Amino acid sequence: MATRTFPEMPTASSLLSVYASLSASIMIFRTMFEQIVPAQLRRYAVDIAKHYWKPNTSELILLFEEKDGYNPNEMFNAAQLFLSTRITRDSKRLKITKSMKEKHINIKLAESEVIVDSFEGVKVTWTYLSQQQKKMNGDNDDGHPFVSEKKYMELKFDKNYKDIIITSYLPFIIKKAQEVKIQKKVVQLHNLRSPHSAHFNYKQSVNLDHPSTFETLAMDQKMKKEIMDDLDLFVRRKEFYKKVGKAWKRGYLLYGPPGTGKSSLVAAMANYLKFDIYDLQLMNVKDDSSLKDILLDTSNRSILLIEDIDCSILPDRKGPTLPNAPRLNDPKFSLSGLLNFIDGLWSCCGDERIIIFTTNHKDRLDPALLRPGRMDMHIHMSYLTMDGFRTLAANYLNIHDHHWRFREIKELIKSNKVTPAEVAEELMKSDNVEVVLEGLVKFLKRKRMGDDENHQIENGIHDEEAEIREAKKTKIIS
Ligand SMILES: Nc1ncnc2c1ncn2[C@@H]1O[C@H](COP(=O)(O)OP(=O)(O)OP(=O)(O)O)[C@@H](O)[C@H]1O
Repeated sequence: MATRTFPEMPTASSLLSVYASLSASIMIFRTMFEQIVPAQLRRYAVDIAKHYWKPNTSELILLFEEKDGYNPNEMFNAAQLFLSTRITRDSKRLKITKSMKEKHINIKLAESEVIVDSFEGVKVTWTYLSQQQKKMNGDNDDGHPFVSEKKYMELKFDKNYKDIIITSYLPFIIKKAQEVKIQKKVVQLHNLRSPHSAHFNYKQSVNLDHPSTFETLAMDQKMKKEIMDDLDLFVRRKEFYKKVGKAWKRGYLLYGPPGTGKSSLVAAMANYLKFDIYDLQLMNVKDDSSLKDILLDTSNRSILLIEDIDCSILPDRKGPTLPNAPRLNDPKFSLSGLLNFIDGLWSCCGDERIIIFTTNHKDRLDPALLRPGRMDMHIHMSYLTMDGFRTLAANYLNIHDHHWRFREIKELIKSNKVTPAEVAEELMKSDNVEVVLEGLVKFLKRKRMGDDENHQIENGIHDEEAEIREAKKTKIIS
C-alpha cells in the first residue's frame, strides 16, 4: 500500500516573520516612492494603475453633480426631486427640510443612502454621496482652510442599457421632477410697480395664501367647468402653440359688479395651475418704458393681473378718453403701449403666460381691449344664484344637501340682486346654522325692500324729470 507524503508545513512563527518583513519592505518602498516621486507624478501613476487594474465590470455610472462649475446643475435638482417620490420603507436615513416660505416638508435622501429603481425592466441604483473638499487658497477667520462640500448622485446600471437610460429614463426624471415641483409650489403674489416710484423695491413678493379654489367659488357650475377645461387645454398645448406660430399666452376678461368674486376667481385660477400672480398696479407705473422693465421681470407660468382696468388706465393717446379714468401725472403712459407690449415682446419671450383684466364696467372699456384675439375668454361674474348659494352653504355651514329654509332663500335670491360677498358676510355671523339662515332671510327681505324703494325712488326721479322736460317743451311751443 502506497503511503502519501505531505510537504513540510510552515510553522506559525516562520509565517509571521515573512509577513513582518513583507510589510516592512512595503513601508520602505512607499516612503521612498513618496519622497522621490513628486506629488503630481504620484497621482498620475495611481490613476494609471487604477485604470488598468480595475475589475472588469459591465456597469456604467452616471454622475449628477450639484454644481456645473459655478452654476446649479438642473439634473441634480431633478434627480433629488424625482428620488423623493421613490423613497420606500427600506430607506434608512432621510433628510427633512422646510424653509419659512414652504408649506410642505421636503424629504430627501441622506448621505450614502441607496435607492433601487427600475425603468422599462432595467434595474438602476441611485446613491447619494458627498465629499468634503479643502480649498487650496484662503483660510477661515480661525485659521482653518476653507472646506466645501461636493454633493452628487451616482446612477449605476448595466451599460448595455445606456441608450434607454439616457434617451428615456433621464427625460422621464425631468418630467416627474417638474410634476413634483408644481405640486409643491407655493403660489406667490408679486406686486409690480414702477422702478422709479417712491418705493425702492419695485417687486414685492409674498406667499399667496388666498384659500379660494374652484370648489369654494360660488358660480354657475357649467361656467366653472368651462373655465377649468379652458385652463387645462391651455397648459397642455405647448406644441400646438408652437405649431401654429402663436405665443403661448391666454387672456381672460373678468367683468361684473363688485363682490361677485372676480378676485376670488383669479386666486382660484392661480391655485389651480400653481401659477404666480403678478399684480400690476398701473396707477404706479410712470411710463411705457418702465412698464417694459416691469413686465420683462415677470416669470413663466404666471398670471399678469390688471384689476379695475376701466379705472386705472388712460386710453390710447389717439383714442377717446374714458369718462371715469383718473388722469395720471405723466401722460407718457398709454393703453396702446401696454397692449402692444403684451401682444409683442412680453408674450414672445416667455411661456405659459396668462393675462387677466378685471372690471366692474365692461361697457366703459376701450374697444381696443375687447377686440377678438386679445381677451380669449370673457367671463361674466354675476349676482348670486341658488346654485352659487349651495356652494356657499356647503363651505360656510357644512350643509351639503337640503335645509328647510332653502325654498324661501331660493325665492329671495331670485327676486334680489345680491352678491356672493354680501351673502358670505351673512353666513359668517354665527356658528349656529339656524341663527345664520334666519339672519340671512331677514337680510334678503330687507335688501329686497330697499331695492324696491330705490327702484321706486329712481322711477320717481325719472317721472319728475319727464314732467320737467314736458313742461319745458310746452313752454317752448307756446
Ligand atoms: N363667487 C364667489 N364665491 C365665493 N366667495 C365669494 C364670491 N364672490 C365673493 N366672494 C366672497 O367675497 C369676498 C370679496 O369678493 P371678491 O374680492 O372676489 O369680489 P370682486 O368681484 O373681485 O370685487 P371687486 O370688484 O370689488 O374687486 C371674497 O373674499 C369672498 O369671501
